[in-house]
Amino acid sequence: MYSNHQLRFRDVVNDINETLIGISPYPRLMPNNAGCLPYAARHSYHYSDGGGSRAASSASSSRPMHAPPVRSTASSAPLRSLDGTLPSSIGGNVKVVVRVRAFLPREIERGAECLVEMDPVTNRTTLKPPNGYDPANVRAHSRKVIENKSFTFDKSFWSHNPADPRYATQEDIYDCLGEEFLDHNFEGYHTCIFAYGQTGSGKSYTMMGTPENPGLIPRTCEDLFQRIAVASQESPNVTYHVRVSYFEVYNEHVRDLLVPVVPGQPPYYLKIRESPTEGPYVKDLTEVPVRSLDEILRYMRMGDANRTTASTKMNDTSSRSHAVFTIMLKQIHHDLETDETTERSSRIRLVDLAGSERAKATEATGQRLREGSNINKSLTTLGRVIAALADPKRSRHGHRDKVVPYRDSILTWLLKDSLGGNSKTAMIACISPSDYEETLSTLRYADQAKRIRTRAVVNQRENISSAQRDAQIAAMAEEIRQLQLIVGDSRRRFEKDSREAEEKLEEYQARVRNLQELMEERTLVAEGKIRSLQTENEALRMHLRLAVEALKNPIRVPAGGVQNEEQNNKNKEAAEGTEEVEDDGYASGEPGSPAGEYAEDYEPENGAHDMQERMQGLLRDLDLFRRKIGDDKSRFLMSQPTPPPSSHSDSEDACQEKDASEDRTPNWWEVAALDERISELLNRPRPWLTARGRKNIV
Ligand SMILES: Nc1ncnc2c1ncn2[C@@H]1O[C@H](COP(=O)(O)OP(=O)(O)OP(=O)(O)O)[C@@H](O)[C@H]1O
Repeated sequence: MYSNHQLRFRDVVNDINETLIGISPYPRLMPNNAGCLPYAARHSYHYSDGGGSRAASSASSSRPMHAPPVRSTASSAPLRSLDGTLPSSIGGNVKVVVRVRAFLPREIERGAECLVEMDPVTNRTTLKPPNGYDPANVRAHSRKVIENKSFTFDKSFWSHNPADPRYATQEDIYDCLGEEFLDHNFEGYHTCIFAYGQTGSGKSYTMMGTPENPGLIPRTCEDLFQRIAVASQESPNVTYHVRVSYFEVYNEHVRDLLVPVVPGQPPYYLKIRESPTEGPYVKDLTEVPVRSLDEILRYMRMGDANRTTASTKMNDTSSRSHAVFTIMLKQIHHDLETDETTERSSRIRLVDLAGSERAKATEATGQRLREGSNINKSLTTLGRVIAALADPKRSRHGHRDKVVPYRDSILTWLLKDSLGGNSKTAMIACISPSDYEETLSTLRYADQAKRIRTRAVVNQRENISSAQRDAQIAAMAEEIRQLQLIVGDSRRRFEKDSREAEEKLEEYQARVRNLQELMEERTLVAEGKIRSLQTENEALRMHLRLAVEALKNPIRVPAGGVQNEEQNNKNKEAAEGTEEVEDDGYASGEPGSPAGEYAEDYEPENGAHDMQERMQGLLRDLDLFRRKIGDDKSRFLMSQPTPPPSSHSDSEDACQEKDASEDRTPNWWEVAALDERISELLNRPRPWLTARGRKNIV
């Protein structure tokens, strides 16, 4: 009788498993599927850093960029404000670090002297007056500068001499700054790190780096996806969604770096708009969703290749624009018990500014001169914005934003939020070792920036139930319908006044984008639910497997206990074994034999009763599981389009489509099919149940 029960249970569980695997939009998330290997395991390229002999560098400095372990656990924490432990707002100063680079070949050729000293303990940076004659320091000579100038920053990075034990590598910069800022992003704060300095001082090297020595941006991307991989395994209820954009500000115009440049076509410039909630933003900027490190690095390289650079006398690959690489991170926690979601969004802005330059030093003419003057103009405005924000009188007089000239340049307008608003911000001041005037100017700039205070808040939306989310979508859909009518109407009525119609159209488009985002979020929540159900199902399957093993070997299981798998296998071997085993009397249950000892305690009636109870419990679990899926089905039914015709060939097509695109949400009819399948399985005749048991389940 027991073997009958076992078979039926195994059938039920197998059927549910197969159905679940069939509808899963992410088969790689199913148990035992190797598709979700951590990135570190899939990437194998290594790099070296610095110029070789860094005697006293930390042991970790030889770690390749794609090597585990994940450095911080911040991402694996649940969305902590769920239990009310996160502060909603933190005011803090802009973090300022300074980095001095090594001599370039042309500086060595002219016998330049290093004018910078750094104390890594006190983080004090000192600029000494030039001694010998260097054509780069004519002005300092004529001013007869004799005093040292000292400044203290949050960190002073000595990257001048690779042989020096204090040498700060690319990894050191990430560990000291990038990692902390990524922690803030997982906590829900917007962040911004920008590199400032004269042309050729090492900004692009610090932010982007080289293939051998990747900089802050690729390292942030790598750490982000490593953390997501670990956190997704730790807590399947949290779903992560990453988007990326990349643009440059060139000659006071915004250009999308993720849109390929068409040779022979004039460049396409984007407009800036300001929203009351989000602040200034670039209209129609490409924002691509990314799911892996490879993908994000591909977009980063693509944007880099599109960036405007040119050779000048000061730098062979001088950036002629300010580049802004932005990563949007959304974390959605879905609580299966309450069916509520919590969303946390953060923006990671990484800015490589163009360098300030003196026309005389760069010897620029024509287009390069025009670029240089635009670069200097926007950097001067940035300086005025920093000065205004750092001015202690500003907050005392109560007009915080009025006197800040954000709008005087495109760059400062777009960075408004990062400089004086909702963001945790850091500035990396890059300095050349031998240029007195420019280095002094950068250090003064940086010194002022450290007095700026921002007001970062955790960007989180709490407790949105599925019903609320559906209601929001329905309300927005209705609003869009109304807007469509209004836009159509205004088109007719104000045909001549195209400006007004365009604004309405823009508003309508913004709403459509909003709706699309909500839809995407719904997809993410569905993904999270499926993952949780899979985890539940896996536990259930394990439970059943143990029960079945126990049934197979009742003699070895006194009082309904369950043996471990290894022992069960041994029992199985013994049970299937040769007659020699029976001849020993071990299986005969004779008094005095080991089996006989167990057989004396074992009551078949009790065993049957226990097993029946357990089976009833499992069936109740299955019933609960079926009802959960039923709830989801009804929600899908409300919001999904009509199902495809049910002819055989159509469903085959649908299957092929499903195989072709694994990254999608199940359709409602697939969920309905699953529901029916489970009902059918649950309603199968269960002759082994007593009348009382059947009543309990029903
Ligand atoms: N820490 C460093 N170690 C080794 N080389 C460096 C370092 N910093 C900069 N360099 C080298 O200095 C040169 C100029 O650096 P980079 O292009 O990053 O300057 P930049 O500040 O971005 O200049 P621009 O404003 O003109 O774009 C490059 O050849 C770069 O490889």
